[in-house]
Amino acid sequence: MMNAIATVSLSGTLEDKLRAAAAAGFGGVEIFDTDFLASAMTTAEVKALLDELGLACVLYQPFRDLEGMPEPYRARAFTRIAQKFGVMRELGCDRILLCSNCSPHALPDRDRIVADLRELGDLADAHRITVGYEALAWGRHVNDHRVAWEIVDAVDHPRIGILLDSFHSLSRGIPSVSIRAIRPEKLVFVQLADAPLLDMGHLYWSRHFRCLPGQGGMDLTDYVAEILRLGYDGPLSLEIFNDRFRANSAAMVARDGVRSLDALRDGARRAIGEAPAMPARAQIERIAFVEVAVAPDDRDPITAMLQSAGFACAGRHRSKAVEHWRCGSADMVLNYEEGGFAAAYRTTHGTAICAMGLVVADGAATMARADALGVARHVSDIRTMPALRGVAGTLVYVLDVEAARTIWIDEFDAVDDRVAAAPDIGVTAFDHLAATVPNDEFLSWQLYWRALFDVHGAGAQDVIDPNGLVQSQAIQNASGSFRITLNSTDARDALSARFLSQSFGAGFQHVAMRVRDMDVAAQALADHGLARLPVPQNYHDDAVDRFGLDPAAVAAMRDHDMLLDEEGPGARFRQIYSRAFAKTFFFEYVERTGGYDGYGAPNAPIRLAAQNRFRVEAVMD
Ligand SMILES: O=C(O)c1ccc(O)c(O)c1
Ligand SMILES: [Mg+2]
Repeated sequence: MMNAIATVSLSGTLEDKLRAAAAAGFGGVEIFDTDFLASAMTTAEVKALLDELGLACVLYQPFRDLEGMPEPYRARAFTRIAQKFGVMRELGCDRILLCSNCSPHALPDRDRIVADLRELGDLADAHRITVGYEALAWGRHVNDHRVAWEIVDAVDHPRIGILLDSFHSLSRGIPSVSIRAIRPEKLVFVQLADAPLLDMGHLYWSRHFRCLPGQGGMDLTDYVAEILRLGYDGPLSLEIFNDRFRANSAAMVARDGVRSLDALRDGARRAIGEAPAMPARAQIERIAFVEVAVAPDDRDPITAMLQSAGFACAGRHRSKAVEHWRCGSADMVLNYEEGGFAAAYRTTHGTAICAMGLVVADGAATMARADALGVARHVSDIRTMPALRGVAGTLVYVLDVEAARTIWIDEFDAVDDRVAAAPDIGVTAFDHLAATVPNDEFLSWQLYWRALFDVHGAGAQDVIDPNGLVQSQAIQNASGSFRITLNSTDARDALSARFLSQSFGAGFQHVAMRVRDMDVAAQALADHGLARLPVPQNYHDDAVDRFGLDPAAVAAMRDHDMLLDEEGPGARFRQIYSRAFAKTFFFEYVERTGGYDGYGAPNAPIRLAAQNRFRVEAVMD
């Protein structure tokens, strides 16, 4: 079952697109009509390039507005498609996509549509070409694959079949089980695209917001499972109209495309009980630790910051300039080594979070799935802790439960620094880490997490920074024991964009820890002398009525620069932010009660505006 991609999904010239598809390992391409028309290559040159690259042209597409047309449009459409058949013969392509008619001239005459397609079948047969009829979600009279199937069934011509495109089906909420009605030999091609679940017109949604399976919100697994159940074994082909992809590196989109299809096929095969080709998506138990690469000059300030944040040194590495710091159940590693990965990371980015450790149910299976999906390994010198390359060159260490239990004992000499840690803040876990990524990698990192791990996208938000809009996407597991957010912006002056330019690339800049009781934590943090991010008076004045708070509760929030959000009765989120360390990372303390599942999005503009007020100092630093 071949992986294919439509040239419209990739940026550049037709030649760039074909080269990127081949380099990523696709076996076939759909040549998009406009890409071919706009190309200066002759048909023979395109064919020669396809052959050189070992690519098959598995579909020529689209052909528009043929069926149910009055004259003179009807005759023109038939003559024009015959010309396309000639081009296709030269390209070695024997399948064409016909979209359901969108023309204002199209007639709602079912018999006429059937008769036209039958006549088209005879014409196609003379060229040994098969036509796949696709119901566009915005087709004038045919906009549902169930209707397209009834028509194709009625046409009953060996050269006329149906083409399924997941976007058109799922954007209209058509149940995937309806695919079972299609006679298997009549399904001639399958196009796949995901999309975020937006409430907008189908045409605009399709042309700008499609994305790779695993980057949006549609149930592609169920869709492809129904297609496999039918016995379809033709190409699975990506057809992604996406504004970002048009501007992005074709190589990155093509590479992600293969990863996306391989992960999707794996999920669909599992859903129908077929033998999987790779281990299942890895179960993450929790974030084991966050590692910071520290420049020698930053040792004293970062030590002071960690102490004020409730951390205490718990161990020193037996052979390396590495320290283990702990705050309740949150572990951090400070890496001062002069060689190796952390040092290299620090040279580029300055003192920064360079890695995270994840506790997974099965470390070996996680690494095998990463290999199968083309996720690069990093050669780690810690035997019990293999590593994968992650967001912006940070590392993701993969720990078994056993490795997570023994690592601090096996590798570190304990330091008894409990006095420095008192009073206890009551940190029970890392709640989430937030990364900033370049705009063109925003979808790529979502796919990375969702293809490799058993996590899902939740809580997409547009967050208001004083200097521009920031898109934020949470990725979390079902239990909520693993959460990250990915943030990106086009706005050059937004905080996350300044972070990208100051630290030379993406990374994690925000570490949130969950506390047992925020009242206790707030007092303990005040006792430790945490430098908090100040919250303005206006916010608390409004919170009184917004949340129906009593004066004492608001006074406590004011005293501790605390923020509050509520999802429903009792489902509350309380937050305190620290100031940033050297403009590179900061801490957040959160308390979740009553099943609150979000990230305090309504408070993000308050936080960003507060951080922005320290910007003048940043320039003077
Ligand atoms: O947006 C379109 O016009 C268009 C063209 C061809 C397709 O296969 C499709 O799904 C959409
Ligand atoms: Mg399509």
